[in-house]
Formats: sequence, structure tokens, C-alpha cells
Amino acid sequence: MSQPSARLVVTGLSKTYGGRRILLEVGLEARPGEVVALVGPNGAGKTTLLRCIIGTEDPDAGTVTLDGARFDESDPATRRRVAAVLDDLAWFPDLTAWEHLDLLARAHGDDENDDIVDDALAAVRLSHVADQVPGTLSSGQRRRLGLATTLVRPFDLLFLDEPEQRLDEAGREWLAGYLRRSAADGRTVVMASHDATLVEACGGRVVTIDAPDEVGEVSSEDRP
Ligand SMILES: Nc1ncnc2c1ncn2[C@@H]1O[C@H](COP(=O)(O)OP(=O)(O)OP(=O)(O)O)[C@@H](O)[C@H]1O
Repeated sequence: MSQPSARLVVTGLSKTYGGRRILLEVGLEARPGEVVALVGPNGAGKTTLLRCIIGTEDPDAGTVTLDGARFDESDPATRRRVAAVLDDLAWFPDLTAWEHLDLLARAHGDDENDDIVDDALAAVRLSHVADQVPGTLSSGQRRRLGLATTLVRPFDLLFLDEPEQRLDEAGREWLAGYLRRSAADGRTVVMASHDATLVEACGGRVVTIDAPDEVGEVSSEDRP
């Protein structure tokens, strides 16, 4: 059976910060049903690449397409299809964990969402802290809440930046299963990760991002 065509295609993506080259002509493809794991040393540019793809940073050069059309994060239809949990997730200080998920579910058109919110909190084992505001959660619980935001909204393309961070062993196991199931449902996951066990457990395809200073140029090398 032939592979589905790429959902996300990144070509020639370059980025400098203050004249320092971070990414040089990086290419990347991700298909439906695939978990792509960006792997590389600290400072290699994985987060920068994710930010340039989702549009929170402007690349100096390069194109990003979603199903063949230019990736436009200002388009509501694109935003509905794309979920991202990077490290800079912001919380309302006076909304509880439950209220955050409820708000997000409603923003994505689910008005009958009590069950979906309860189920999401149960999935990430946060039911007992549903009424706490994020500032009173532990850092691992906040990470779980961040991941739970993807359970109450539609998406077919998910970006994650080191989702394993601060998760305990049970949390990492849940995460691996969640990523596997997402791919099995035909979704696409692109994540930066330093956790080889997680990458293997979720069947991730490794794409190596090398630090430009160390190799003289940025490369992205697909390993089958
Ligand atoms: N806003 C910025 N201004 C200047 N330099 C930046 C900025 N953001 C990132 N950098 C630099 O870009 C390089 C790549 O950073 P990035 O966070 O993308 O790396 P990473 O591969 O995600 O690293 P890690 O594995 O540590 O998370 C680093 O050298 C970092 O210092």
C-alpha cells in the first residue's frame, strides 16, 4: 500500500538570531499517521524550528505547507486543525484547571462539554485538582494540564516540545500511548524530545537536528 502524502512539508527553512545561524535550509515532512521526533543536542534549534513552523517566530527563509497550502496560523480553519503545546503555554491565573479546559472546549465549538473536560482531566490523572488554579499545581501537574488541552479540542496536526518534561513514569507511559493512538487515528505528531524511550514507545520516526556551530552547517537527516 502506498504511503499517504505528506500533511506537513517544510522546505529550506532558515533562521538566524542576532546574526548567529540557528537553522539552515531545514527540510521536514510529516504524514498522516506519523509521529516525527526531532532529536538533537541542547541548542540545536528544535524549539526554534517548531516555532517557525507554527508561526510564533518568523523564519528568514523557507516555506511551510499544510496539505499543499501555505501554513497560515492566522486562518481559523488552520488553527482548528493544529494544536501545539510548547514550553511557553500561558495560563489565566484565576481560572481553575477545569475552567481552562472548559474554555478551550467551548472555543472550539463544544458547548456540551462537561464530559469531555471531566474525561480529559481523568485521562491525565488531574481530577482531584480540577478546582485548583494552575499556579497551585505542581510543575508536572501543569505539564499534564498542558497536554490535556489537546484532549478537549479537535486537531489533526500536533506539535509538542519535550512533552516528557517533568512527567513521572506513569505520565510518560500515558503520553506514549496517547501519541501512538493519535497516530493510529491518522493524526500527525511532530515533537522535539530528549527521551529515546518515549520516541521508541510511540513509534516515532527520528529526524536529527544538529547544532550548526558544531557541524558548520545545519542539517536535518531523516533516519528510516
Ligand atoms: N529569542 C532568541 N534570541 C536569541 N537566540 C535565541 C532565541 N531563541 C533561541 N535562541 C538560540 O537559538 C539556539 C537554538 O535554541 P532552541 O531553543 O531552538 O534549541 P533546542 O534544540 O530546542 O534546545 P533544547 O534541547 O535545549 O531545548 C540556541 O543557541 C538559543 O540560545
